[in-house]
Amino acid sequence: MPRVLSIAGTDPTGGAGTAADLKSITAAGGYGMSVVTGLVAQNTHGVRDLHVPPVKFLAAQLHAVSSDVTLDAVKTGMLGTAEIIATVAVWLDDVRPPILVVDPVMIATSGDRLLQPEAEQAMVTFCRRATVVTPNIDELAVLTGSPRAATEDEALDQAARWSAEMGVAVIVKTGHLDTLTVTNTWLSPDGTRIAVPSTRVDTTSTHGTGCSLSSALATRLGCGDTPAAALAWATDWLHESISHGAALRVGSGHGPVDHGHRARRLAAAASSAPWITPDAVPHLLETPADLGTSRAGNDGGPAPAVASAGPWTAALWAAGEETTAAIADSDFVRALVDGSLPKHAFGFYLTQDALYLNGYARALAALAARSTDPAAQVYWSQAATGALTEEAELHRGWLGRNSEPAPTPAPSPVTAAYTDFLLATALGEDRAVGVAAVLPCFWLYAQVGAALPAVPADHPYAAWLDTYRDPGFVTATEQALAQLESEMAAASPAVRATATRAYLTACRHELEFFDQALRIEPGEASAVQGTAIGTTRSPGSTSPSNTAAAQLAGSTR
Ligand SMILES: Nc1ncnc2c1ncn2[C@@H]1O[C@H](COP(=O)(O)OP(=O)(O)O)[C@@H](O)[C@H]1O
Ligand SMILES: Cc1ncc(COP(=O)(O)OP(=O)(O)O)c(N)n1
Repeated sequence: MPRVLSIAGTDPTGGAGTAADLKSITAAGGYGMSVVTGLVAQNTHGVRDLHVPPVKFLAAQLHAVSSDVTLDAVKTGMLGTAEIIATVAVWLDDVRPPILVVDPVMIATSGDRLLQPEAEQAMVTFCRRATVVTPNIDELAVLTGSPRAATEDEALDQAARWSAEMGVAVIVKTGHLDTLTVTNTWLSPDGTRIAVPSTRVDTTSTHGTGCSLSSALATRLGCGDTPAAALAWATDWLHESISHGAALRVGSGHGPVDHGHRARRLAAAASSAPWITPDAVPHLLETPADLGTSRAGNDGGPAPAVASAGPWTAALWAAGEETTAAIADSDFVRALVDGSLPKHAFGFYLTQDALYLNGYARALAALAARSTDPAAQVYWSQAATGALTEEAELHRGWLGRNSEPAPTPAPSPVTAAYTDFLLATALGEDRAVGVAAVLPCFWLYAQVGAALPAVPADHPYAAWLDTYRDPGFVTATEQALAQLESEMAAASPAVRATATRAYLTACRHELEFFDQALRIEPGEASAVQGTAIGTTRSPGSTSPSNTAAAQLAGSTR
């Protein structure tokens, strides 16, 4: 765990300055410390007052830390005056931390000055010590002595010239430009560029984004990440934090980002609480109404895009509506739709999808073997073949894109738990229970597909999203629903209850399956995947999307 020091000003509302830095360092996996340069009376509307303690006291704070603690990374934020810059510079030249990220804070989004104009030149010289400097568009103009860049290309040109002249890496951030994509580009003095694009979040919760990005970056670099990995991590994490900032309801101006969102999401995913409580389903189900009365019922939940096949499947839909809604509202689906899903997460999802399809095909084949009705035998056999065809297409695409043979990917715990559950249920339980277990893959996937908006052709996952809309998949889902409806009608009350539990369990596995892609680090993902290619997890359709593969291959991430 890197020991990371922030040297910055305060924000009593916790959105910017040292408070944001400490939250960001913690979120990025570091031990955070802070030395205060100035006390700022500010809130989400702007700065009201600024108190700068004597620099002697600043030096005392700096030496108190460095005489006791080894520093793996330092980030500087608001320095305020030339005297403060000089004091920090002398200390840095003595301590020489291995990583120094300089956020050359000059003017807050509110328009308030956080660096005296006469200190701007001192800030330029100070930047020479940095591993990397993270100016916003306005700060870049001041540092480079240029007019404010109107486009990303102009900003990149300014930064490239300055970086080469100063011998210092710089990140060009396009948050302040009027662009749909916000890109953070790391430029090294030798001209190397690493661009990390993300979609722009339509929000006013952007207070302290620069502080947060630079602190997270310092921490990841302090962890030993490469510049590319550190910048990708910080950008993705910040995107999630910005997306959920408004829900914090902090202040009525430019609110803070939710630094802790990712940590809470991962903690929730790690909970070992049972998915289905003992009282969720009665032990005996005589009629569909028995299920409806024990659950909230379908009052206000999402309607099924593919209609239920009768009262039993309607009751099951109602019982599972909470999970169905959670999938539609999941960060994964949102990110897939708005295009912000990181490429490593998408690639990991596809790899796990292929592994899943193989297990799913075996469960479908088991149902075919256990069916006695010829129509059911044909249906389950064809569904199994469809799933295997999809898997084969996925591997063909993969091998076609790589000269080296792809490594055999390993199933994630989530994928293994889902496929093991499906196989055990399809082979070991009553047939109706097996049919209930395989249904959510059809039904919930069709649900996601029906809710997808039209996306522009240059959307990174446009072709992939098209695969969700396959009409053949809707037909396959209707048939699976008809199978389950008749199985439930013919089953005993006890088997119906077990089938209901299996259906609800599979719904939850679906949610986990989607969500798992946002729980993987880029390095972990690349260990189990090659070049990401497109396919679909729809067992009845046969349209793997190599266009999606081409689009992905062309994207910068
Ligand atoms: N509306 C937004 N949507 C997505 N990301 C954003 C948005 N605003 C800011 N960011 C992220 O925060 C980073 C810093 O924000 P920016 O506004 O450019 O700098 P500063 O906060 O220093 O003025 C950006 O590089 C980007 O990663
Ligand atoms: C104490 C303090 N430091 C820095 C800022 C400016 O924060 P920044 O991350 O650059 O983002 P905006 O809040 O300007 O969007 C600050 N306000 N206070």
